[in-house]
Amino acid sequence: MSNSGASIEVKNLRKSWGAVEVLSDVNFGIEPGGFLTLLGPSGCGKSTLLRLICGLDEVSGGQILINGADVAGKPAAERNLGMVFQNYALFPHMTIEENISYGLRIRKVPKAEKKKSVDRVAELMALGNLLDRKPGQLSGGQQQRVALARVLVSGRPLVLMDEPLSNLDAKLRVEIRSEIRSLNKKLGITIVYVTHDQSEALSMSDRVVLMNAGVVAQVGTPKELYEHPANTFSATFIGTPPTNILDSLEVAFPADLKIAGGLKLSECLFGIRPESLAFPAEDLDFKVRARVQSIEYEGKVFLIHMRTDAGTAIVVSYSGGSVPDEGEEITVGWNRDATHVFSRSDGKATTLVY
Ligand SMILES: Nc1ncnc2c1ncn2[C@@H]1O[C@H](COP(=O)(O)OP(=O)(O)OP(=O)(O)O)[C@@H](O)[C@H]1O
Repeated sequence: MSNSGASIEVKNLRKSWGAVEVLSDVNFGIEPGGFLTLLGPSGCGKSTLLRLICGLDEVSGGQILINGADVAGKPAAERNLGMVFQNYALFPHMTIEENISYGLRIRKVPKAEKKKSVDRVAELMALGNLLDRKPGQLSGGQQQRVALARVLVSGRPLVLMDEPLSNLDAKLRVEIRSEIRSLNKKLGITIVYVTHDQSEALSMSDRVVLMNAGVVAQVGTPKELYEHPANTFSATFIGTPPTNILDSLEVAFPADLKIAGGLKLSECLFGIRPESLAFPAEDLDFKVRARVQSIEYEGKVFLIHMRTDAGTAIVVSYSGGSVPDEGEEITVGWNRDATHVFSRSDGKATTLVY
């Protein structure tokens, strides 16, 4: 099994299908052994990007550097990487042990070494007592574990995964994602992982590439994406419930407020996480009037869905004692340090000047 991952760097990558450009000027990179996630809504180009990296489709422009060497023109077989797809295809007539060791057998790895590798990964993935069974005798989650074990044992320094957990139930998804993460760290393999599930991306990744309509919206650590969204797309895609976006024109804000970069206050939007909104709002810097539409009980908090006088929908994550009534109008507020500021014209983040 590999103990050293490959670095990967994607530079100015483009992909068109006929006249339609589905990826435009994509740039990102990850160090050896890192876990990088391609995250974004359906159709944003994640799978296309993964297929370009593994060599299933040809790039229209740009570079894909694996350990510093451009592989963009090379066939898939020469890229030395492994892939796991959503629909894991195990060989039904082979035992689990034979399935896992398939790649090693093809590469004629000596028997003793093969057994050592299979035993190690089987132990790591809790498959040790299933090695003699056939795939048909395993649950879906166990089968997916075998598919992951097969690619992880293959010794490839780079493994690409396209929504590998999407066929599993919620509990298994959470279990297996922590197994993948710990294998990534234990084996040192570099992983590029595709998902549209932000909680999966935030919990597993060293770096996240957030995509929107074929363009990279933001690249950063999960914390950077959450705490410093680069634009309104990032602010509203990351976080559950998403960041509230309010137009500055409908908000009461401190008279001394200034925006960096010459943007006028009348030209900006404010982004506030639901957990940063509060009431009563007397002592808070920013305020907006809103009417309660509905209230959801979430266990630790209430999600209070409201609509401002100007008609904007907002959500307050509320953990206080007495909950307002549906239909009641109240003033909610927040403080300066919880305020994200974006330009109304292009959605890009800017900062408040204190
Ligand atoms: N072979 C193709 N020919 C033409 N257009 C394609 C082809 N493959 C993908 N596309 C288009 O490229 C865009 C990106 O598709 P892609 O499958 O990469 O998105 P995705 O982010 O992986 O979506 P999902 O999460 O739904 O799988 C889509 O608009 C899709 O219709």
